[in-house]
Amino acid sequence: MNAESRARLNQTPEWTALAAHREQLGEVRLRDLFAADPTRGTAYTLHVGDLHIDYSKHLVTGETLTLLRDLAAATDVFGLRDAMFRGEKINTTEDRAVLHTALRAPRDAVVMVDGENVVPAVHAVLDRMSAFSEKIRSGEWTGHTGKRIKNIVNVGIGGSDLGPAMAYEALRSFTDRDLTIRFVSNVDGADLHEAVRDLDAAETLFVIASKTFTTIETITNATSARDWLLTELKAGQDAVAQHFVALSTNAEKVSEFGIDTANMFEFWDWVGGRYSFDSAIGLSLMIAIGPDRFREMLDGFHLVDKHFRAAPPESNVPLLLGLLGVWYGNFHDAQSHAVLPYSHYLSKFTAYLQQLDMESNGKYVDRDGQEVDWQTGPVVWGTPGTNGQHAYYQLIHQGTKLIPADFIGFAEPVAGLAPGLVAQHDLLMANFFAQTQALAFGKTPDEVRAEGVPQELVPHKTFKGNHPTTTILAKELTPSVLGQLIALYEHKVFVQGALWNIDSFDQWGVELGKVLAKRVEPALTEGAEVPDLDGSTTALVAKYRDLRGR
Ligand SMILES: O=P(O)(O)OC[C@H]1O[C@H](O)[C@H](O)[C@@H](O)[C@@H]1O
Repeated sequence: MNAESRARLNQTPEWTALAAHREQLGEVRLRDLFAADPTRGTAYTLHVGDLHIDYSKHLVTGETLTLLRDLAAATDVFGLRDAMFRGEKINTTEDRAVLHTALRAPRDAVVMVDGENVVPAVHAVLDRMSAFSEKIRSGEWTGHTGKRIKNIVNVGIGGSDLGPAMAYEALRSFTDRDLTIRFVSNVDGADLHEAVRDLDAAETLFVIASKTFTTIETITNATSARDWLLTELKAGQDAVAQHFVALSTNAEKVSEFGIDTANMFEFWDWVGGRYSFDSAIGLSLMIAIGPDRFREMLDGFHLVDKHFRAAPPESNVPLLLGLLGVWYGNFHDAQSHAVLPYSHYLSKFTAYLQQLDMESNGKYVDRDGQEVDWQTGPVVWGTPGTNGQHAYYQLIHQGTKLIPADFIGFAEPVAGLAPGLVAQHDLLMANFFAQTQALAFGKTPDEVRAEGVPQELVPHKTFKGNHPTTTILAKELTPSVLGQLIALYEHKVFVQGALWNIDSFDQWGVELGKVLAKRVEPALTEGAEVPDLDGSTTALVAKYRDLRGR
């Protein structure tokens, strides 16, 4: 769509109507909204798959939601959604289709890209991954010396690390405890060092995950891993085949590196890096949880895909979550969004979402290359909630910033806990419910005074409340539920990018730093000429060389 055919977002009547509505609502109080509508706690809920979504504690009325949906209609969010599912090249700056949804399509589905149905190829790779995973899990695949593989080290970064690393943590209770699974991403040599120092090379498989197979951090770590392996095994290049597999779109680079393409699991350029962990990039996870559970996870993704595609606007959960983010970011000047899981197993979930959301929607120009004059993606942050309560929740409760937050919790503890630990689950969840209650309704000065608090402390002990939250509750954290959760956030991010008219599927903003690192690196070596850097960087490089005695 070009600039002429689409009005500037903030000049549309729908945007103006929302701005006027925001003025008119003023400082709407959640206490008042609940008092006015006793059914709000059940009426403002939606379901998708196993997920129960409560959005009653948001600073919205029925009219707000209608106006937000009008904005989504005016910006044709669903039109772009349909184009994505049809395989159109909606990633315009890279001229690519965006089809992570095809990765979890059932075997008999048809998804066309450039005149070809891609679903058979997706399932062919899944079948190869399954067969390979089973060989590792059963011990049929052995290392160069004939020993069974017991350790898997995934080497990748960004989308080739965060997804599988997060999902491995999330589904730890479903993993095969006999296998050690580690993730190496940082080019800091300490990462690989710590990952392999207690491993027997003869029992170790390296999974080199890189869509492009050119990412400097990954190729450097993979090269060091190969050196470590060959040194430890006192073996030659022929040992590589049993100890290295590649996950990539780039067969040429894989074979240049020395990995037999027979040991490569393929995916395609219509899978974005941050949308890739249900592709071959999930191999380490599949080895850990087994192919059946991996497929259950894909079915969970697919369930939410179908919902996003078919549910009407009033009950479409990704649409709702996307629009709530727009409401706060664009009409309340909220800068950030907290995601606070009440599950130890989701400890890496927010880090994963940071790439998904911030790399997708951290854009300052629209699809036509024009600078936007509205806010785009929020700063996404958070850690498991209970730990956060004793650290940064103070600022959410009593600070000066508006921080909308998602609370994610589960009715059941994971299987396998000792009875005493199972009993702790209610305490965890009591905190989960209490926090959103405290955030929404706070504590008035009168309530504080009624407790006999001296007047000078009353302001300190007052909670203004009115901090908006979404509660996402499910029975338990299963592979399917994890897939559902991730697809929900993927599509939420999609909704926002579509509405803001930005390309959520490129990431040009990561390139400049890579180019400059290449230029700076030679200057760090002893005796090297310092190239033409800016004043600050030249001084810092000189200081670095001085500290290192170069
Ligand atoms: O999978 P790779 O090609 O190695 O890319 C790894 C990551 O690096 C890039 O710089 C991008 O910012 C990410 O989107 C990507 O996931």
